[in-house]
Amino acid sequence: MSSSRILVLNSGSSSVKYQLLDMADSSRLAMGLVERIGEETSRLKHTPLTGDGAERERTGPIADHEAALKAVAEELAADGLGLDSPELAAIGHRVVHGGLKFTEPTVIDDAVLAEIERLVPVAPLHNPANITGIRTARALRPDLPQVAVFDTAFHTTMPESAARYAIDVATADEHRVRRYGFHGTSHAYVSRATAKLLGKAPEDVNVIVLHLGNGASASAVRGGKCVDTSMGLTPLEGLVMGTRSGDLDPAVIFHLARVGGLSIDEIDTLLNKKSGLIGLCGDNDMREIRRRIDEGDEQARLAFDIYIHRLKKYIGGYYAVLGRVDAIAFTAGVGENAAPVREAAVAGLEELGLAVDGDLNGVRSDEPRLISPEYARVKVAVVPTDEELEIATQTYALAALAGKNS
Ligand SMILES: Nc1ncnc2c1ncn2[C@@H]1O[C@H](COP(=O)(O)OP(=O)(O)O)[C@@H](O)[C@H]1O
Ligand SMILES: CC(=O)OP(=O)(O)O
Ligand SMILES: [Mg+2]
Repeated sequence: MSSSRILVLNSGSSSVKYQLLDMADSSRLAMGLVERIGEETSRLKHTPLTGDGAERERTGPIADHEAALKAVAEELAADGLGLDSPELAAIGHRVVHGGLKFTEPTVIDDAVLAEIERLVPVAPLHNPANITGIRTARALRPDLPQVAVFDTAFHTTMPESAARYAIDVATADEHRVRRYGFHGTSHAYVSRATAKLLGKAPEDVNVIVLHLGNGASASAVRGGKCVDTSMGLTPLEGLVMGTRSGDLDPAVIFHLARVGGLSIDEIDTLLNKKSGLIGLCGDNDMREIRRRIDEGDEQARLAFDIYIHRLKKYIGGYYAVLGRVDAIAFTAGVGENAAPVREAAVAGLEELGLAVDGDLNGVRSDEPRLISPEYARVKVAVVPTDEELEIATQTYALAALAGKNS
């Protein structure tokens, strides 16, 4: 394989994030985002990173993921980086749900695609978009290896005691109801980067990773392997998120159906899209919530407090699961940028050896860094995640192998 370029596609329910990387030196050639797919106000933002090309924007309706990918292909072609380029070695796809079968990145053939389709009922917001991304990319470049990198893969090391729900075993097994966990590419990347920051090998380090984006999840990583994570059968369980409720008493669902008269689909939409921060205060962007708090807005304050309370419960819980914790790592949009979230999440945990230094916490940087004071027994770190680089790295390795074997 002489070519070394990898296109990474991260298709979300209403968005596509993409990056073109050259794995010869892990440099980025272009990146972008298509948002609000299926709405009248779709937007494509394309950033060429070679030469002096400026950022470009397209607005107006983009009907579906297929149209979105075709628009992305056009933007790349306009920079001389089109999908028809012989330099392109492979396309890497983030696939959210890989069930139990996929524990490693996988070259996509018809059987793999069929298995990803079979998992749609347990990732209804995510897998359909991933599938369209794969189909469209395959149609554009049928000759290239297409690689799936699964959000669930890193979590397949969870012991049964963490992965099983306490429900009837036969029913659970029949319907494959268990905890799978998500954001695994990020948890794997960040736990490794945290070990590096501490100057240790991943095998020697226990880390709690807090991936706080729009979707949010925590994981307990012992010696480089995931032993527990907060998302479950679907990405709805666990932390309070931008629009998802996270943990609740399952009887809330029966109550809303029987007493509230809501349909199952309405409850699904309520918990996935109208809950979490947006449900609590009408905003899901932590910047806006902090701004409102600074103006004395009580509703925003309560939403923030509920978010932090849940986060603290997971920090404490995973501390107990791991027994010894070397570091806590904050990552993703909120974790990397929101100093008040980091400060509040760790406040009062000095007895556990945890503390945040106010000055270090206030520093803005794109580099992995420690924000705990020298004396803290457990280090607190901010470690920017890079799911696209991780997907590209894994895709490139697998494509090279596939090339050798063909
Ligand atoms: N400067 C910032 N301060 C506080 N929060 C931020 C900042 N920048 C981004 N965020 C938060 O990060 C979120 C997006 O995180 P991201 O990891 O990109 O999410 P996703 O990949 O799930 O779309 C935004 O909704 C916002 O709440
Ligand atoms: C699995 C998941 O929640 O992904 P995202 O954060 O991209 O929505
Ligand atoms: Mg994300």
